[in-house]
Amino acid sequence: MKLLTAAQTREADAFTIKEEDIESVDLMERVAKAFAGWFENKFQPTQPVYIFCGPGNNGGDGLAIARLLHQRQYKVQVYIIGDVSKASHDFKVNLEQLPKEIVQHPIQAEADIPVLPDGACVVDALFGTGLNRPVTGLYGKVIEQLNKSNNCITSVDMPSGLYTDSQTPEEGAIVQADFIVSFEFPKLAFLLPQHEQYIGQWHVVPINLSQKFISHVETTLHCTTQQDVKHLLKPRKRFSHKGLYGHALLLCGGYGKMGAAMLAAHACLRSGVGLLTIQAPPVGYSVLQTAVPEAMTLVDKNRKHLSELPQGIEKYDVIGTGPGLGTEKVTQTAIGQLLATSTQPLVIDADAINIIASSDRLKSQIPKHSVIFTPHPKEFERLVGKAQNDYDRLERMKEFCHKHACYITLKGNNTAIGTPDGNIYFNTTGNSGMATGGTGDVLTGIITAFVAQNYSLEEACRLGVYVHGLAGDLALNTVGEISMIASDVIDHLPKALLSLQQP
Ligand SMILES: NC(=O)C1=CN([C@@H]2O[C@H](COP(=O)(O)OP(=O)(O)OC[C@H]3O[C@@H](n4cnc5c(N)ncnc54)[C@H](O)[C@@H]3O)[C@@H](O)[C@H]2O)[C@@H](O)CC1
Ligand SMILES: Nc1ncnc2c1ncn2[C@@H]1O[C@H](COP(=O)(O)OP(=O)(O)O)[C@@H](O)[C@H]1O
Ligand SMILES: [K+]
Repeated sequence: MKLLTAAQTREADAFTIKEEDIESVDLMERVAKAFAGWFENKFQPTQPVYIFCGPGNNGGDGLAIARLLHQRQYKVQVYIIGDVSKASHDFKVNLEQLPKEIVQHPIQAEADIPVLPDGACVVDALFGTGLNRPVTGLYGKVIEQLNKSNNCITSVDMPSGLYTDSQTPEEGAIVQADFIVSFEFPKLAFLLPQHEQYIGQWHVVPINLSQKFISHVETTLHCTTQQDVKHLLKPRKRFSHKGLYGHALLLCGGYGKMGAAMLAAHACLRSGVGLLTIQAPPVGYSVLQTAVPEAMTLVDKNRKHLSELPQGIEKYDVIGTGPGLGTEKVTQTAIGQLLATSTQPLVIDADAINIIASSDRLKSQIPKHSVIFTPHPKEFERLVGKAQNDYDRLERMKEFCHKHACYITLKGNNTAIGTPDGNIYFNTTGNSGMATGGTGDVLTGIITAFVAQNYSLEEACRLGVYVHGLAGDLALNTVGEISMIASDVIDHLPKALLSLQQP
């Protein structure tokens, strides 16, 4: 699914209005209906509803929502902030249509800001995508009061005060929304970790914007949904054999960290690889042979750490490395050789990232169009550099992916995948139960398996990250967030893949 900027959203609205030959206020009515439909499913008419409206079309939405909720038996009060005479055209039309039974309160001074009764639902319709400066003054005071109250806040389209697709200046007040109901598309701002306190649960409701516009509009930002990945998954052929699903090599594990190799190996096998070989130091030999009987094991000459590449390395279709490696000198040398000589795609995680990050020479040797890095935020910072904020971090990711013609999956909630051609795909699966040691090793194994099966590097990243998160989400039902461990994610990979294969 595409993610549109605020400007593109305006274009989509305008295009739809023209294409359907309707008035902008008709589209506002659709927005309000879509919101009211969501609201009715969430809140009882017994709960009083306080709607706070700003002077633009977001406020106009608020007024239309007030009318629709009133018709559906909710007890609605409307608070209008700002100069109504300067309000948008569609705001004024909806103000005229507001039933007399709905109490209207102008807020012209701080003293007019109401104290909200317990249990009241707040609808925040102060500002949406038209915000063009930080919110201060009386609007800022209203937002501060709403945030201080313990009432549940549902924002229309955006938490008011938050910029849609750029850094919000520090002085601006921002609504801390429990719920956000956004129209047709999510917004970039919802997906960034730095906005956690403003973004509760977000929901996207359709308003039938022009499909023609949506399919033609150009964007580098995307959100990966189930629909997007479902069609990527390739069925296995009836007369197929293991040779068709790739031979992966994992260079993982070291003294005290053989578990990382096991997790990556199990995940790789459960994700459909044809053949798997693991090279590990002798300390890991028996444990791997016992714990992962499906995999072949090669032994490094160094007793504790990776120090060499195996003979005949060309025969592997993909190499996954990093989990459990450590950063010993001998391992640094081996990773250097890998970058300099490999002819197949590489999936590079954990300590292998740390090794490359610490050497400009190694960075300059990253082979083009054949590497996927899977850093967590700290590893990302080592590799790409420190960023000022999440927007800056995405820009740096784009630059790095472009410069080295590589892929990066920046892990976290809504893992962001950067590609050499400047696209960013945000993931929509996964949960905080996965914030536990070893889940990243599982991801390395999954992505390695998809590359082995001849998915493009971009597909392997998107599919791998999605399936990994989906397995974590399915594990929630059996083990919950607190007890979840990396092995639970592996245990739920079969169900995750099966669910994607369902029509
Ligand atoms: N045709 C329509 O009427 C539609 C309306 N929609 C709604 O309209 C919203 C966008 O509407 P607008 O473009 O009118 O923008 P907003 O309602 O978000 O705000 C714009 C107004 O606020 C003022 N403003 C901006 N920043 C301010 C600040 N910091 N302090 C004080 N005033 C400030 C602007 O001068 C302008 O008057 C969307 O978020 C959505 O809620 C859309 O959902 C779809 C179609
Ligand atoms: N709060 C969260 N929401 C969604 N996914 C998460 C969350 N926390 C962690 N994850 C996922 O779990 C994995 C953790 O990887 P990583 O930090 O490398 O772990 P490790 O190094 O212990 O294997 C990543 O894929 C990340 O996206
Ligand atoms: K809003």
